[in-house]
Amino acid sequence: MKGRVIMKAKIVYASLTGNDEDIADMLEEDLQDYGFETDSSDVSFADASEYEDADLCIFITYTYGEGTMTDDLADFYDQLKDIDLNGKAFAVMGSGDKTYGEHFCENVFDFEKAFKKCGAKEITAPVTIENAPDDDDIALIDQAAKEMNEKLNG
Ligand SMILES: Cc1cc2nc3c(=O)[nH]c(=O)nc-3n(C[C@H](O)[C@H](O)[C@H](O)COP(=O)(O)O)c2cc1C
Repeated sequence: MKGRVIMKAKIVYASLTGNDEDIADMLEEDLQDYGFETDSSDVSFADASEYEDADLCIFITYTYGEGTMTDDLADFYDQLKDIDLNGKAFAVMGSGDKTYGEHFCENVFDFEKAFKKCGAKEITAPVTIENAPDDDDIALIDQAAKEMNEKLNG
């Protein structure tokens, strides 16, 4: 069998009540099934420079307080400003609550913009989920992983 390059996916997630951690776990499992080498960290213990070793950079986040970033998110957001992710793929996902109207999943979109500024190329559309992922949301996560696989390993 020809040696295939193993793609590395780095997942960073921000989760206080577990919804985004669940999303991160599901996506990580999917990517492992597709042969990615994965590494997943809670944002409080991660440094944005860890994306420099990855082919695929993933950020999964809550949104609290009408889009105002928690300290953990703001620190990571600032770190991203100093990182060059040219040549890498990125994807963002997250859980929010539609009762927050225009602020629904606002931090997901904040980070989408931040990754673009780092030079990374968006590989899948943002997946936004209402609170805990249900079966339809799980299908969206699976579909995103499938697209990531097709684009990077296909
Ligand atoms: C005080 C408070 C403020 C919130 N503000 C927002 C918000 O501005 N936008 C949003 O989409 N969701 C908001 N949410 C909903 C959470 O983002 C949502 O419950 C999410 O699933 C939490 O993710 P986690 O379980 O990973 O912490 C808020 C929830 C709480 C308790």
